[in-house]
Amino acid sequence: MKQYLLSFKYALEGIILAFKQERNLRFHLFMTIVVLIFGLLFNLHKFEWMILILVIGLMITAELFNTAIERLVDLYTEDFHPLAKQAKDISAAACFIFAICTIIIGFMIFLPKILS
Ligand SMILES: Nc1ncnc2c1ncn2[C@@H]1O[C@H](COP(=O)(O)OP(=O)(O)OP(=O)(O)O)[C@@H](O)[C@H]1O
Repeated sequence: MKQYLLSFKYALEGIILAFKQERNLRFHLFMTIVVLIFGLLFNLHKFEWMILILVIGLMITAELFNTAIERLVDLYTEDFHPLAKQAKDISAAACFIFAICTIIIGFMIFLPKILS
């Protein structure tokens, strides 16, 4: 039981650290609050809430993995290395692709409600 609590504590420390250090994560947190307020205002259906929660969770998860990869690369080398660049840029690309999907899903859910 103690081991589970410790794992939870370390995960929480990781979340706090990442949000303190990463501007992108703070932006996602801000957008999450905005989207949740819009969701409440537009009285979303259960299925729409499920999609939104999934998308928000995956977006933040992708950013956390991206941050972890950046730290690992920096731990390995602070000098310029083409593979370090590739690792960071490909990791950032994964977040970028998912951010585009998130925006499209956001529009698909909210645009018809805003227009009607
Ligand atoms: N050791 C390195 N060798 C080669 N290129 C690197 C190295 N470290 C960072 N870069 C490249 O420099 C650019 C800036 O990277 P940096 O680590 O500052 O983070 P970032 O991409 O601005 O992301 P964030 O804003 O989340 O910190 C990126 O294109 C990255 O691939």
